Amino acid sequence: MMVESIKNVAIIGAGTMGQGIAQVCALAGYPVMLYDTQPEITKTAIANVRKRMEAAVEKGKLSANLKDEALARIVAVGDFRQLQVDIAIEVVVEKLEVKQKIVAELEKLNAIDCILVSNTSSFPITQIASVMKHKNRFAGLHFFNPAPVMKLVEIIRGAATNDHTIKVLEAFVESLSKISVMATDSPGFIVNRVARLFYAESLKIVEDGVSDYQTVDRLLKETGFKMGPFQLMDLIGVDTNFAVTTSMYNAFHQEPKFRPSRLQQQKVDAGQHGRKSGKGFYEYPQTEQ
Ligand SMILES: NC(=O)c1ccc[n+]([C@@H]2O[C@H](COP(=O)([O-])OP(=O)(O)OC[C@H]3O[C@@H](n4cnc5c(N)ncnc54)[C@H](O)[C@@H]3O)[C@@H](O)[C@H]2O)c1
Repeated sequence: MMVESIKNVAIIGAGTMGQGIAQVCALAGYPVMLYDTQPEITKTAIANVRKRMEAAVEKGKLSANLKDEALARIVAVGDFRQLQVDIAIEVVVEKLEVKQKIVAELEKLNAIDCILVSNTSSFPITQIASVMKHKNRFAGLHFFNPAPVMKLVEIIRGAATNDHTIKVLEAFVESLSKISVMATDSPGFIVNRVARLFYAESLKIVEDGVSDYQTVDRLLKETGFKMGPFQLMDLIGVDTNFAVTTSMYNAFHQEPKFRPSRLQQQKVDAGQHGRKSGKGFYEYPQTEQ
């Protein structure tokens, strides 16, 4: 059931996660405004959502009617000033100053009761909110990739977040047919803190010449993981994964276990960002992106 106080949703950033979250919200019945600084990305995002929903219809997992209704709820917005809503979800690149700028602008644009959240993977929620006037209506709402598939959502309470905001977010997550877990405001929260070591040690194994990445992926899949670490980095976005590791390394005062990998840095510099760029550790024909 939809949350009564939420009549509409704005999603800022239409990349890997923004488009998935837009799909989830639209399917739950919420009108969604989707915004990105690059309008062609918003267009591609909506086309991707359409493709995914059509595939679900073909598999008998979604009715054609529900697909059409959900797609009609997602509107591409080219003007930031139009983003006046009940809940705004920031899903842009993992850069603190970019997130803070957006949050501050959203606050100016919206009514006092608009809830603002960030899908950040690593930055402290309290730090993002430090630029806000009314910090109590800000929290972390951390979806996992792919958002339409993954059930878990971490809700992160900043030092200033109030009970009302948390309550609304819990109900909102439930209305999206997801399961929320409360996390305290610590770098990487719960899942990313654990997952960092999965990526770091796998990258180190390859850097040390112990094995190649294909073998590491194959072995870990054989032992029960759904995806190998390199396949997962390609799905997440090698650039995003690297930014999250760097942010956590700094947040934990250069804790060696979180040290970013040179191999991953090289991939980022080469523009090999994974599925979204057509090549990461593996290659992806256009249709699979
Ligand atoms: N990729 C994942 O698996 C994953 C999972 C959970 C959380 N996250 C988090 O979600 C956020 C987005 O990650 P992503 O993987 O979707 O990144 P992405 O690179 O796929 O997309 C980011 C989008 O933000 C847009 N953007 C940049 N600056 C902007 C601005 N000022 N205003 C509006 N749009 C802007 C870019 O054009 C791009 O389309 C990050 O904070 C990341 O840590 C990512």
